[in-house]
Parts: sequence; structure tokens; C-alpha cells
Amino acid sequence: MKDQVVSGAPSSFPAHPYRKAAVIGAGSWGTALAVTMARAGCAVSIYGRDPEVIAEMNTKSTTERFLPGVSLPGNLTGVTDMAQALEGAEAVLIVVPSRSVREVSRQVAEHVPAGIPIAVCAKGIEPDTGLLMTQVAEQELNGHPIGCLSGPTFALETALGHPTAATAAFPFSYGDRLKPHDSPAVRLAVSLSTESFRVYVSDDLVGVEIGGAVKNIIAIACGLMTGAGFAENTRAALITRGLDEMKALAEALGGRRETVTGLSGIGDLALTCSSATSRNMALGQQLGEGLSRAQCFEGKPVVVEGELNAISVTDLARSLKVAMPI
Ligand SMILES: NC(=O)C1=CN([C@@H]2O[C@H](COP(=O)(O)OP(=O)(O)OC[C@H]3O[C@@H](n4cnc5c(N)ncnc54)[C@H](OP(=O)(O)O)[C@@H]3O)[C@@H](O)[C@H]2O)C=CC1
Ligand SMILES: O=C(CO)COP(=O)(O)O
Repeated sequence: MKDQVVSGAPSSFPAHPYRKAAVIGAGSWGTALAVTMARAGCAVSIYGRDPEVIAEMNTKSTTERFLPGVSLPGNLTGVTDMAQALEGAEAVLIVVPSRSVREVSRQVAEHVPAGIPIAVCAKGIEPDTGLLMTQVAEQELNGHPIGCLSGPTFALETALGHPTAATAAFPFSYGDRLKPHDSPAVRLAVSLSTESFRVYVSDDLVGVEIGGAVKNIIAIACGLMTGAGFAENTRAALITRGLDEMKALAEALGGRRETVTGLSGIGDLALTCSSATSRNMALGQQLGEGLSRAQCFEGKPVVVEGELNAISVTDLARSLKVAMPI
């Protein structure tokens, strides 16, 4: 099964949805995914470390800082105790910034029995090691199927119910008797399926994760050029050449080119490079307009994955002798 290519829409693989899941990270994307899973019928516990955010979720069914205007479903419970969040979970989603994935994976490992699938939803490459986020999680979480979820998915749009599609990827090589419909990728896809959210499945973790990590950097570049006063020809050139860089890096790591031309690659690249809703694009645009880093986002701290990852991706590309000029 190791090299079998599995991809497609969840309807091709009927599967049992998870009844109970834990989301670790109560920011915008973690909460949007928790909301989506809860709407799909799963009982979801979401772990956050800020007691005020969690209290607002449980008392008002809102999270105004992260998803303004969104009403949280009743089967979503916020908790500030990680062990409590993970109790009885059949699947775990880790949704924190890439720089926190190792620390959080280590914490999750203390509370989750072996065999429970873990989906890492952060986009990035670890500095110094050059590891994908699923590889980081794998080092900390022994005995778990580890996969990822990625795609063109602004959190607020997802939570507001705008039609959205993403890709879930898990390897199909563990467990001799595993059938495609038993794969965590398929079960996760089904567990997240609502009228407005559709998840496609893949077994190409490298292709999926490289798309997510690289698109943020290209989006900063698109923002820079927009802020500096350049126009659409320049953006099209950056997106197209950026896609080529993504393909080259994915291939060098054993990923597939066709994955990069899917939702998690060109889909996310197109989204993030075209809209100031993207924090990466917005940062680039403000810098291009001449603001200092401290002035961007009115001085508030905002997660901009492409900043850190511009360095880790460049280092990784150099170590593999892949040309990535952008
Ligand atoms: N927002 C989006 O549209 C999308 C985001 N993503 C990806 O999801 C990841 C998370 O981004 P996003 O949710 O947007 O970021 P946010 O800034 O909205 O939220 C990050 C959350 O992670 C929490 N966190 C950070 N470090 C830790 C830690 N060590 N332990 C526990 N919680 C922690 C933060 O808690 P605190 O507030 O206490 O610091 C916060 O609740 C990123 O990699 C991003 O690229 C992917 C797709 C869409
Ligand atoms: O990854 C995202 C959409 O797919 C979110 O993009 P930003 O992190 O740039 O806001």
C-alpha cells in the first residue's frame, strides 16, 4: 500500500465520521475547524490557553477576537485543560502557529492513547531542522497516524459558511489491513463535511504541506509589490513563478507535482496572493507602502507564517539545491 496514490472526493470512500474530536488551539483557524466539525455532528472540545477566550465561548457562544459575528454550535465546548480536551477524542487537530507545533505535540503525547490520528493544520517548515509540520509531530507523537489538513481556507469565511474546500492527507502505509475508507484522511473528510465545507483526500503529505508553507512567502512578495505600486501583471508573474518553485521543492522532497496544482497548492496560492484578508499579503503590502514592521497591524502581534518560513524554506531549498529565487 505504501506507494499507492489515493486522492479524490470523500464521497468516493464511504466512511464513519468521528463522534468526538479535540481541537488544540483556539485561535481563528482552530475555532473555524471546531465549528465546522461540530456543525457536521461531531462533539468537539477545543483547547485554548486564554481563559477569557474560552469563557466567552462557553457563556456567550462567541469568540469576537478570532471569529467576529460567528455563533458557536452547542456541541462545541471550550476548555483550558488539555487533558480534559483530549479525553475520549477519536481524532485530534493541532491548530497552532508552526513555531508552537513541536511543543504542543509533546504536550498532546502525554494525554492521547496510541493509535488516535493527529491532523496538523499549521502551515510551515521548522527552522533549523527543515522538517515539515507532520514530521515534527511524528517525532513527538509515537504510535499515531499523523496527517495534515490544508487548503484555501480563510478562517472567518469558513466559519460564516461560505463554500470552501480543503485537502486532508494521511499516509496509507500503516496497518496491513487498512482499507482506503478506514483511512483517517477519509474519516476526517467525512467528519468535516457540511453543506458549505468539502474535504478532498490525499496521501501526499509532502505535496500538501509544501504548498501551505511556500504560498505564505509568495503572498508576502505579492503584498510587497502591491504596496510598492506595481499592478496585476507583476502579481500574475509572482504567482506563476511561485507555483513553479513550489513544485520544484515538493518534487525534491518526494511530493507530487499534481498535488501542488490542487487546492493546497495553487488553490491556496491564488487565495492568499489575491486578498488583503491574508495576513501574509497584508504584511507585505504594508511593508511595501513603507511602514516599519513595528507599525504593521497597528503594532498588534499577528501570526504571519511567511515571515519565519521565508528563512526556513530558503534554507531547506538551498540544502536540496533547489532554485527558489522568489
Ligand atoms: N486563519 C486562517 O485563515 C488559517 C490559518 N491556518 C494556519 O493555522 C495556524 C494557526 O493560525 P491561526 O489560527 O490563524 O492563528 P491565530 O493567531 O488566530 O491563533 C493562534 C492560536 O494558537 C494559540 N497558541 C499559540 N501557541 C500556543 C501554544 N504553545 N499552546 C497553546 N496554544 C497556542 C494562540 O493562543 P494565544 O492567543 O494564547 O497566543 C491562539 O489561540 C497557522 O499555521 C496558519 O497558517 C491555516 C488555514 C487558514
Ligand atoms: O492560510 C490561509 C488561508 O488558506 C490564511 O492565510 P494568512 O495566514 O495569510 O492569513
